[in-house]
Amino acid sequence: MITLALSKGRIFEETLPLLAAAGIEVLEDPEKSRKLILTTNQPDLRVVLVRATDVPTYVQYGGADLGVTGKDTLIEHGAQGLYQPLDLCIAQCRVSVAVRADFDYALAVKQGSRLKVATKYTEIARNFFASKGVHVDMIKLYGSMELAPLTGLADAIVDLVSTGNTLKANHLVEVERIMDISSHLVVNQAALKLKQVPLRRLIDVFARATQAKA
Ligand SMILES: Nc1ncnc2c1ncn2[C@@H]1O[C@H](COP(=O)(O)OP(=O)(O)OP(=O)(O)O)[C@@H](O)[C@H]1O
Ligand SMILES: O=P(O)(O)OC[C@H]1O[C@H](OP(=O)(O)OP(=O)(O)O)[C@H](O)[C@@H]1O
Repeated sequence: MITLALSKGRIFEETLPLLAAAGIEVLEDPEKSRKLILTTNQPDLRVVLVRATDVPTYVQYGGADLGVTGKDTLIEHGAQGLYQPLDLCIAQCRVSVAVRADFDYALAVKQGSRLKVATKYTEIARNFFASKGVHVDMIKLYGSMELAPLTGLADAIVDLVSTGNTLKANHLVEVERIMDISSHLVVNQAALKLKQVPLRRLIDVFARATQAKA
């Protein structure tokens, strides 16, 4: 049995067509059922539904043989024990710095001010500001980052941006793009040795579907 870890929402939705291109179908709809283990039309493949931030942990410790996870999550988690064979080019967005429209970010950086930065992505943010030589006080949040500059909790946020609609709706402006993000296939290295044939076959399925989309 091969276990594929996916998270509900955009990763699940955007992974389905890649599997469908090889005739693989998930037989249950996570939006209609509370089940966390989903069967597929392949007797030797099942899907487990986990929190997006837990996908690397499941794969690292063998709770799943492989999974689909954002590069952002992968960087924050660290890649120990994970083989990353493919960029699936799905769930594309970027990690950016955003501030209130009335906050002069360029001046604060130029003056060497200490910045209060709220983010879920502390690893990415720490590395980015260190590379710029900007001193920061990091405030770890788990969601609704946009609220932090609006309430005075932080000067800036580091968050994912796609259309920019969330920033706009909250009167924030993007002042730096840190990196582009997409979702990657991650595979447990031990599983790859023990279940080489079926796992390589599945990696090929993803590779072909990704190439076909490009
Ligand atoms: N607006 C977006 N557009 C495109 N891709 C996105 C967007 N937001 C997030 N992503 C990508 O999709 C991945 C999963 O995001 P999702 O919103 O499903 O989970 P999450 O809420 O970030 O995670 P968790 O529930 O574990 O806190 C992110 O890690 C990122 O790579
Ligand atoms: O630039 P946009 O297209 O507006 O997308 C950016 C938003 O998308 C993500 O949130 P998501 O929609 O995943 O909500 P969640 O973090 O609450 O899951 C991210 O945290 C931003 O808030």
